[in-house]
Amino acid sequence: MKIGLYFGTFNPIHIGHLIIANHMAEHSDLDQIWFVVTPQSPFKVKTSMLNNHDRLEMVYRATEGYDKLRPSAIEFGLPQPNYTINTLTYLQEKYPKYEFALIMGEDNLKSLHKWKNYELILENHHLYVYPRLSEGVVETQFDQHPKIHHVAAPIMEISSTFIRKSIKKGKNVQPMLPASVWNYIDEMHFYR
Ligand SMILES: Nc1ncnc2c1ncn2[C@@H]1O[C@H](COP(=O)(O)OP(=O)(O)OP(=O)(O)O)[C@@H](O)[C@H]1O
Ligand SMILES: O=C(O)c1ccc[n+]([C@@H]2O[C@H](COP(=O)([O-])O)[C@@H](O)[C@H]2O)c1
Repeated sequence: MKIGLYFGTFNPIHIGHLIIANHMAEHSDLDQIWFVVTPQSPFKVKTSMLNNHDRLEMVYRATEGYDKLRPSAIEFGLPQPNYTINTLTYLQEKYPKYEFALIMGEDNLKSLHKWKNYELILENHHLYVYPRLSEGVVETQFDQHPKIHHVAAPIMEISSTFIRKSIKKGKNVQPMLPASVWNYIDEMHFYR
């Protein structure tokens, strides 16, 4: 079984994430997509970060009803900040029969050379990259790389930051979120 790992803080998960994951599940050879909720991304400062449980709950609600999409709390028990290589090593030991691939936007590919042990990641795992508008360039070492696959998923320019800021200003953000996620945010008074 081929699992595509979609790492993120998901603070909150939004329809951009879901559309990408569903596209990968339906239009690539990946059998399942796991949304790995990251407690602490190595490059990200914690600003208005909800706790792990609440971010996972939103991913759980967003993926309910999608057979191929699953929430994953695997990084909750691993050391922080969460380096992807450590999580991959842990997962591969826990599920030796599964093949784990990474899903990432082109924005993340542009900084992949700064990730811990990125060469080792590429040695052992395939990367499925979807287009995303962003500054910077992809390093030439990643051009035509046999492990890097570009998938023509739709470009969805929505960000969790924009959603959080909009909620704070009292704007309506409902079209950008699955209804069950919006209901949770509203009930819990998050991001206000
Ligand atoms: N609209 C989008 N379309 C495609 N990929 C996205 C979109 N938003 C985020 N991503 C990607 O999804 C992964 C997880 O997203 P994450 O929650 O960490 O980021 P984000 O939505 O950009 O959040 P924030 O605005 O809080 O930085 C990251 O690799 C990010 O690049
Ligand atoms: O392993 C690393 O060195 C590394 C460095 C930066 C980011 N990552 C992973 O990439 C994911 C997306 O990163 P970010 O900062 O765009 O949210 C994040 O959740 C981490 O799992 C991993």
